[in-house]
Amino acid sequence: MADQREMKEKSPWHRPLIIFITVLIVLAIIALVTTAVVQNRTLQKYKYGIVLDAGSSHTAVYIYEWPAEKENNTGMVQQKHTCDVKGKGISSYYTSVEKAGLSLRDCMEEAKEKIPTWRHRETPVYLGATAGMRLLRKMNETLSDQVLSSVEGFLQVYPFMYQGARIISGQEEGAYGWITVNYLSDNFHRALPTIGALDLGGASTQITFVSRREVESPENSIHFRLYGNDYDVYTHSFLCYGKDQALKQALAQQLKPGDTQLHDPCFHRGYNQTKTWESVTGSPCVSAQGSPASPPHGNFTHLGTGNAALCRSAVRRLFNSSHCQWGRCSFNGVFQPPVEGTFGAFSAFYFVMNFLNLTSATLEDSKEKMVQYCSRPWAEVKLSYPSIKEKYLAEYCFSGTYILTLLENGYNFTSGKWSDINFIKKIGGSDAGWTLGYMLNLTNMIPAEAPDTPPLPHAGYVTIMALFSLLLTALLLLACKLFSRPACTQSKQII
Ligand SMILES: Nc1ccn([C@@H]2O[C@H](COP(=O)(O)OP(=O)(O)OP(=O)(O)O)[C@@H](O)[C@H]2O)c(=O)n1
Ligand SMILES: [Ca+2]
Repeated sequence: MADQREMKEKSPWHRPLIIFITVLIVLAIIALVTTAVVQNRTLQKYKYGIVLDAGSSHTAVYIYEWPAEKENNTGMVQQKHTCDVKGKGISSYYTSVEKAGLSLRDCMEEAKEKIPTWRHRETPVYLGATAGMRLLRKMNETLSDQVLSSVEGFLQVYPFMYQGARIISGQEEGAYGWITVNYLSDNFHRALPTIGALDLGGASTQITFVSRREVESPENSIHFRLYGNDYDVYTHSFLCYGKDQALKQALAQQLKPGDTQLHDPCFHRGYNQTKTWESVTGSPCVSAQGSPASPPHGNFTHLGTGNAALCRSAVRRLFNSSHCQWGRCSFNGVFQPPVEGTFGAFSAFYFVMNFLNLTSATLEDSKEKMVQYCSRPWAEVKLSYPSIKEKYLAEYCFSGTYILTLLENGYNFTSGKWSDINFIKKIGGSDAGWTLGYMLNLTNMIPAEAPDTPPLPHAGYVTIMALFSLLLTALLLLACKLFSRPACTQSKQII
């Protein structure tokens, strides 16, 4: 009995202090492990999504990534990679439709390499076609269906989760572009004022912004509820007012039946190219506007005269302001409230204004610079920019004039509002365009109501981890000191 009592007294487990320290150590370990597990449950595990932007002039493949299980946290989706498909847009393959699908091969192979193999099966792939396919559908719906079947058949062979190939509407194109720029700017989540979106493609152009005024025409009005906030958005897409189709319209307007030469103020002096009538009048944007009666075939010589003022008058004629059934219109009888807030202007708005060095210029300076630029002889321009594709280079006088006219006379951006337009390509590493908004919408990644916040802000997480680590170290040191006392050692030896 006496021996047992002695052993009890000498056993460290019967000292309250030691029991207390042990309990604390166990609790600290549990706290550390739990915090780390909760916070880092899925850290560094990414999910992926692929969107193909089948535009009128070309197709681009976008790969997006986001941390798995953080899908509803704002700002999480980022562009991981883009690939430009070689050649023209899918609508140009209407004469040999099987090539439309095959044209996507290189970029889809690249997507297979960029996305970890184990994620392939759950990676959604969407293809959205825009104005080029809208025009082809207008001309011949069977052909546009065949082109879509061709790309569909091709994409289905890949190990990804195919989600469909379709022609998106102009309204969707505008709305998703607006969602993209505001998502990337974090405006939804922080309930900040939104920015408008201006997209200029080859065949259509979109304007989308939040207006405090009533949107009188239902087809231009969209309502969104995002992260617990309501947005009434105005949007319009002008088919045939992308810069390539606008150029065709401008050429058709200047060409008279039977002409074999066209003296064009929107091209540089010395520019001389033989073009087919068909290349102009074959477009539904031109035939619809009443093309010259004769001859639909044969050639004409396109000669530049390089005169910005005359070019501007020719371009202005593309915008019809003679009728408006609403309170106010942009052009061609389309309702538009006055532009409001700041805007992001991307795709060809950016390519052209960036080339012309006009991204931060005033409207007046921009007009003045266009006068100088258009008057430069073609031979000199070619020498100055040897690395730029000649097709692009030849068109910048027209394109710059077209952009200034569209923004000023079409949408009514006055001199005072000009600085509200930001010509942008990317926001935080991701391209501005409709594709991200399209994917966010189809994967339900922007919830109507604000999602729960993470268990801890990052700073809180780091502080708690550091404090518990310090406590644990101190306790271990203390325990070590207590256990290694001679009394402890002796009692252990007795046991
Ligand atoms: N570095 C570049 C790239 C493109 N472009 C031109 O910019 C225009 C629009 O390009 P993009 O936005 O890619 O149009 P798409 O998406 O193909 O057309 P849409 O949206 O109308 O279907 C085209 O005329 C293209 O030739 C340009 O001038 N400079
Ligand atoms: Ca486009």
